[in-house]
Amino acid sequence: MSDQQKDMFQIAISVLIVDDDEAHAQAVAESLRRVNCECTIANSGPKGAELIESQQFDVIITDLKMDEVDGLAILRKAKEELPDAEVIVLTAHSSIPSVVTAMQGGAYTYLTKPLDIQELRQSVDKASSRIRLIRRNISLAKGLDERFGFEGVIGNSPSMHRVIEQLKNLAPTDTTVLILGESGTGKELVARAIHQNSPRKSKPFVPLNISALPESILESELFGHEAGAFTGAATKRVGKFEYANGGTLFLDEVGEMPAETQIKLLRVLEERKITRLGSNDEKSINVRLVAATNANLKSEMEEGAFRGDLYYRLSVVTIYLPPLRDRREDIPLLIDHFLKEFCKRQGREVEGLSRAARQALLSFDWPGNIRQLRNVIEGMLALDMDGKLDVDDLPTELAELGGESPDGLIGGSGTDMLIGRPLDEVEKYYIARALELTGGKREETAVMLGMGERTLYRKIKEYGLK
Ligand SMILES: Nc1ncnc2c1ncn2[C@@H]1O[C@H](COP(=O)(O)OP(=O)(O)OP(=O)(O)O)[C@@H](O)[C@H]1O
Repeated sequence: MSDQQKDMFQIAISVLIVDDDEAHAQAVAESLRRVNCECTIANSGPKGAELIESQQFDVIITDLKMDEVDGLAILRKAKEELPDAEVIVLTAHSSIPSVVTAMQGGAYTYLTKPLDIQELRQSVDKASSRIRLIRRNISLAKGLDERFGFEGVIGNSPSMHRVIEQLKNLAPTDTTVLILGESGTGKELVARAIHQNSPRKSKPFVPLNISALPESILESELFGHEAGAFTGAATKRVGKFEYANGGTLFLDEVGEMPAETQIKLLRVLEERKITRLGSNDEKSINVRLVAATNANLKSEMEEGAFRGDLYYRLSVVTIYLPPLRDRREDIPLLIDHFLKEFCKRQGREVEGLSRAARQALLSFDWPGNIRQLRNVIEGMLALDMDGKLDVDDLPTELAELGGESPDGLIGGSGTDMLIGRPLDEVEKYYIARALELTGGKREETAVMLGMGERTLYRKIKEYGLK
C-alpha cells in the first residue's frame, strides 16, 4: 500500500456511493471501508440527491446510468450543494458521450466497470487529498493552539495558561472586556482572539487607538458625522461604532479618552444607540466592546482622571497580561514561533539559535515585551549571513548579555568584580543571579545556564541558595 493510501487510515474520508445495483454498491463500500472511508450507500438517484442535500460528503461515487435521476444529475446536484466534494463517475464503457459530458461538468475522474479495487482506492485517495491536507493543517494548528495557546496567543507559563482559560470561557459571550498590560504584551492580539472565537467573527473587528487621535477628531471617528457638522466636515462620515455593527470594537489606550468623550461613550454603552455629530437621528447599534490600556485605570479613576461609572462598565471582566520578564518560560516558545513566522515570510531557512544567543534572549528584561522580542528576531534574521543565529546577529544591548568570556561566563557589565574570586563563588553568584531573573524557576534557570536540572538542584543545595 502506498504512503498516500496509508494516510487514508489517519484522516477518515466520507464517501457517498450512488448506485442502483445494490450488490455492486456494497462491494465498493466494503473495499473503501478497509482504507478508513466512511461509506454511505444510496440505491437510487433520488435517494442520492436527497443525501447530498442533507449531509456532508468528501467524495461522491455515482453510477452514470440510473433510472429517474442519473449520474449526470447527481454530478450537477453535488456541484451545487457540495462544491468542495469531488465526484467520481462509474460507467460500463469509457467511450460513451455521457462520460465526456461528466468530465466537462466537473467530474474528478471516471472508472469503468468491472472495477479494479486498487484503481478505485487510488482514485478516492487522490480525489480526497486536498480535503485531507486542509483537515491535517486545521488539526495541527488546533493541536498547537491547545498545547501552547489560543488563536495565535502563545504561552505556556502558568499566568498565560490562566489568561487562555479566561479567553476560552469569555470569548463566546457578549461580555465587555478590559485588557490590562504594558505596551507590547499582546493586548490587541488578545482582543482579536476574543472576536475570532465569538459568534460575531463573521462581522468586522474594528480597532481604534484613542491616544493616536486629537480630541477634535476622536468623537467623529467614534460616532461619525454629517456633512457640515463642523468646519472641514465636507462629506458625511460613518463612525467606528457603525462600522463595527454586529462585530467588535476594540478601543486601545482607553485611559487617554478626554472627559467629554467619556460621558458620550458611557451613554452609547447604556443606550446602545449612537448619534452622528451634526445629526438628531439616533441609530441602534449592536457592538461588543473590548477596551485596553497600559495605564493603571483603577488608580486613574480613584484620582478622578477617569469616570468611575465608565470604568465599571468597561471592566465587567478584566484580563491582565503580565510583562514578558515575569513569564520567561514563554520566551523559548515565542522565539521558535517568531523564527518560523519570519523564515516563512522571508523564504529563509536557519539552523537555529546558538546557545549564547538563546541565553541572551532569555536573560534580557524586555521592556518592550513581546513586540520587542518579535522585532529582535526579525532583525536577527535580516542581519544573519551564515544561516546560524548567533550573538553577532543580536542588537548591541543584548549582545553584551550573550558574549561568552573565555571561561564560559556570561559577560557584560559588573562582572569584573568577580575576577580573582574562587570559581565556585563565581558559579554561586551566577546561579543566584539567574534564579533571581527567572523568579526562582529551576527549569528555566537550568536552560539559561546551560546545565541539567539535577545538577542545578545539587548546586542550589550545595551553595545554600533559595
Ligand atoms: N502571546 C503572544 N503570542 C504570540 N505573539 C504575541 C503574543 N503577544 C504579543 N504578540 C505579538 O507581539 C506584537 C505586539 O502585540 P500587540 O500589538 O497585541 O500588543 P499591545 O499590548 O496591544 O501593544 P500596545 O499597548 O503598544 O498597543 C504583535 O506582533 C503580536 O502579534
